[in-house]
Amino acid sequence: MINRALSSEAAPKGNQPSLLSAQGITKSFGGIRAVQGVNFDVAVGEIVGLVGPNGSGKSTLLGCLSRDILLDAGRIVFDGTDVTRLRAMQVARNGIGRTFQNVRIFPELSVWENALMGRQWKGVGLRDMLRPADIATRQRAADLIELMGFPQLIHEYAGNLSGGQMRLLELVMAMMSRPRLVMLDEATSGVNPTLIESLKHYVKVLNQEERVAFIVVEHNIGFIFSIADRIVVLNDGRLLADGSPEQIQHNEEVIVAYLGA
Ligand SMILES: Nc1ncnc2c1ncn2[C@@H]1O[C@H](COP(=O)(O)OP(=O)(O)OP(=O)(O)O)[C@@H](O)[C@H]1O
Repeated sequence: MINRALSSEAAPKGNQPSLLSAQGITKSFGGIRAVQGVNFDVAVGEIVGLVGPNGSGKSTLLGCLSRDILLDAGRIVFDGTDVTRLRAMQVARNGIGRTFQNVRIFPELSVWENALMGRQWKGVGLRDMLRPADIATRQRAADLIELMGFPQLIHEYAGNLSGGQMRLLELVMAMMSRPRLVMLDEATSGVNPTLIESLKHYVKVLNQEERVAFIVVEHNIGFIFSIADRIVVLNDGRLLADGSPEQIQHNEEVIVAYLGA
């Protein structure tokens, strides 16, 4: 059972061991240098915001880290294992989950069936996916659906959910394999303010209860500043700044390139 309440005593995050370490990540599409030599780290249990102007390379960097995009150069170590050459499914099995800018759920399946589809990230093959899930898996799905606040929609077709509920369901699916790191790509896009608050709460609960680290790619700066322990700013495919929300807020280069006047 996942405790929905936030503890007033969050675990300290300073000096946590490294969970993800990416060095020199580089990716071009034809002549477009989307990401150029970016170094990027996430500590155990850390929430890192990844921001920058449109086209600055955020989604490409995320895709490189989750191995959905083949990188041109660079090295990625996750939890002590070099995952640079692994395929996306293998990386997921190692403990990285993600959601996508364009939600990837199965609209013709129910909320419950979608949650169980999250097992795919644990490397469960198609044949096993068609078999009934074991008790522990069913309990995990029920707990996550309960946590995200829509147990009453458990038998609803996922295609009938609101945009915000779909994004929460995608998070349920990503959490099914008990990842140590989850990447959220534009998770607040098209989501109403109430559900954005819910999303923020659930991310914090999962972070606190299961020590899940998050990389949060966002244009919603208010969301990032209210949730991130650290913020990384990209500009034109390069790392512009990396620091605490306080440092980023007052960084002149970031203000000029991204936060604006
Ligand atoms: N599959 C692709 N083929 C060609 N160019 C691409 C591809 N994906 C991204 N790009 C280009 O790479 C650059 C970085 O794009 P990316 O989507 O990573 O930026 P972003 O910061 O996530 O942007 P946004 O905030 O608008 O989502 C852009 O110039 C984009 O047009």
